[in-house]
Amino acid sequence: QGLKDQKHQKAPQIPSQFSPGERLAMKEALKGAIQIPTVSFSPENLNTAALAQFGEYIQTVFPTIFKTSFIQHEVIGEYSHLLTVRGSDPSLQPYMLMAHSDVVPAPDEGWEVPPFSGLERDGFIHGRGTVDNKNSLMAILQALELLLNRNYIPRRSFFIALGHDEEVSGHNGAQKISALLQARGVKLAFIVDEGDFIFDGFIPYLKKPFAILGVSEKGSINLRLQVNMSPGHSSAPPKETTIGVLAAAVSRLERTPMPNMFGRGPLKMTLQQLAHEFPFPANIILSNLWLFGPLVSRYMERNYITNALVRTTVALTMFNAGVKVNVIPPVAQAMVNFRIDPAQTVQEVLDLVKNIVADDRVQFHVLTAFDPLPISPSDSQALGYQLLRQTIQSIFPEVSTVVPGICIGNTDSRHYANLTAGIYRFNPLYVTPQSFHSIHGINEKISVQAYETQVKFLFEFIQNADADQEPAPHQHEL
Ligand SMILES: CC/C=C\C/C=C\C/C=C\C/C=C\C/C=C\C/C=C\CCC(=O)O
Ligand SMILES: N[C@@H](Cc1ccccc1)C(=O)O
Ligand SMILES: [Zn+2]
Ligand SMILES: [Zn+2]
Repeated sequence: QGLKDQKHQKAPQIPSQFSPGERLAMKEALKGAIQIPTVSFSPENLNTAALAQFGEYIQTVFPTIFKTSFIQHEVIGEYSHLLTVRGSDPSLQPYMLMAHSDVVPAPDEGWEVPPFSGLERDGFIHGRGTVDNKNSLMAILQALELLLNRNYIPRRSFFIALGHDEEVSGHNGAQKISALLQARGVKLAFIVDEGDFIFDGFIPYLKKPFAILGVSEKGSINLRLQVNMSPGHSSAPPKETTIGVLAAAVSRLERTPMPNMFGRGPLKMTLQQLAHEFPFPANIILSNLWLFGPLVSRYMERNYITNALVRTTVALTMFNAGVKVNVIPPVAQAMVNFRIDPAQTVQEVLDLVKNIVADDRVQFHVLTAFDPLPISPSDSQALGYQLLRQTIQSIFPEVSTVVPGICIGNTDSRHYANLTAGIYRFNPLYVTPQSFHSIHGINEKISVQAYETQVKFLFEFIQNADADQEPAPHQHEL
């Protein structure tokens, strides 16, 4: 359904049905992956022993992949993995599937079950990485392993790139893999990475779930603010201290939101394409943003997830000062994390920040920064987008709408922007407001059924990607 009737195009040939033994093995494989604490604390501090163990683990649980003659396995940056799956038709441009093996830290406090236990309870597998992002990593490999066991040979070549330092920038993993592929002259038809989801229960008026395919991701700045003053005795304090000056500066930043950029870019596409799903009068309002834009934009500002979709966000994340209770502190430092709206640039945001702080005693130091990512195509000719849409409609028939949108988090895929214009950030997984907060939070978990569905999704997606070219535009059934 949806594919042009061309000679080489075909629906998935191998049905995505798994035996009870395969289903048991796939959930056990995920649990084992969760139990390896591949934590990234900082770019200098990764659990390298766990990362090494993880590399061995995937080779043990997916033996067919690693002994297949048309698959090449390379270890990059010590702990990242690149698989090159050679298809039978070299005339088709290859694509790439991505995931990462590292996770953010998870102290035991607040969890229902220990975060690295991988315990199954009430149909859920619990633990850090079950949603971000060992689910994707294991599901990609699991789907390929099952396909190979059914003697599948792809027509279209593809890469699987598994980064090990995504949570701390991806400089040793994704960035090195990207450089290697560029040196080999590789160009990709498209990339699929983590990012957006199938959203359920995020919009009060919208009862039906909808899928967002992330066609862009926000930029980022990590900015250090610093104030220096001469130290002295606390019994005769100056009128202002480093702490007071810096606190006032960061407070101004927190209280002064960056401009609302509503009406531009991928968010406009999201709302326009989602409009018909809403009941009256929201459908009319969203179909006429030229008139109702200001209303919708103010509405979105009220909730802090949708607020992140309309503007550059400012998060005060670290604050340090003081050496002793009776010493006037010589230096105060704060770290601020900005996530830049696709309609702004690093430079524009820095200029705004300097105007808001408006105090020469505050020094700025940009630690890391990058602009928002270009917008990937989502038209009827966009192969990656259409293959994702087609596979979503097959695996999740109850999801009536698939729309392009922004990814508010950053992903490793940004390191590959030199290899393709088509980067799609999507996890074939439902999220609710509650499960959304478990990402980098507590009680991260995935249902066994949702994980099996993710494997099924990839099992079909890989086969769908063997199609020649662009699937036909989607006709919505009314
Ligand atoms: C009009 C649309 C209204 C509502 C949309 C619903 C929800 C909000 C949209 C986007 C938020 C979704 C996902 C981004 C959050 C994090 C995951 C992204 C990247 C993960 C990177 C990582 O930390 O490893
Ligand atoms: N992916 C993580 C970590 C990260 C942040 C910023 C840049 C690169 C990676 C995030 O979005 O928070
Ligand atoms: Zn993360
Ligand atoms: Zn992630």
